[in-house]
Amino acid sequence: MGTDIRIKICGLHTRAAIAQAASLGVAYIGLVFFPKSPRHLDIEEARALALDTPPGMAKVALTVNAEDAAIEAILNRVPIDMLQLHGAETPGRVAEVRARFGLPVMKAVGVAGAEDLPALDAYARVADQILVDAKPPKGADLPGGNGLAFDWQLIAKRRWAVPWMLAGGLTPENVAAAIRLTGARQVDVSSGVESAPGIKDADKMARFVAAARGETDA
Ligand SMILES: O=C(O)c1ccccc1N[C@@H]1O[C@H](COP(=O)(O)O)[C@@H](O)[C@H]1O
Repeated sequence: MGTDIRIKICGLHTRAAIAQAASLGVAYIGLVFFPKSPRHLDIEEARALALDTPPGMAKVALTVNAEDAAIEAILNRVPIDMLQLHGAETPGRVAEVRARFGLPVMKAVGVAGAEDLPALDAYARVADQILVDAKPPKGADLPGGNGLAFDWQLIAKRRWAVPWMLAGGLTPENVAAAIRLTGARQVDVSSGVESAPGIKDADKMARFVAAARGETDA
């Protein structure tokens, strides 16, 4: 562990939460463009937040099965550093988005069992990063952001040819164990640092970052 762990906090939608993320030394912030999510931002809200974001944190746009026109509409107004594709985008679609928009693409891949692992290899061949997340429950409204963890043992010490991030049900209480077990060098959290869906909690954010860096006893 240590301060070289790179942390992404997703679903931020206030200036205060973004300022706190910056003061904690978070590496990435996620802006959610998915109307069913309690963390959804419209384009003008996202623009205002992104323009106000202190330098040094990568601004990641999270979309779900978005068409080119929807991605273009975001990028025309919001200064974005990376695209996070969190739907059922195929490897071909990931390659297409990457080529068309000229931004690094992180593809989220849901894991519930060993049968899901080959997809990680397939996406690692076309994406700039992969995000290893829990597979959502059948019929869930959201393909991510459900606060659900998967069995980390499935990917313990696995490596891919591109950088990867661990996500899914991480909290201040479990992130240190998740890092120890999987060897992740990057972690992503959304609901685990909230007091209610979509409401980020300053104390949980601070405790999450400290725990991920191994600064607490967890
Ligand atoms: O956060 C959301 O609302 C969201 C909506 C649609 C797709 C993904 C979403 N969040 C991503 O899900 C994972 C895990 O979140 P959690 O920590 O389990 O709540 C994370 O990568 C978020 O970026």
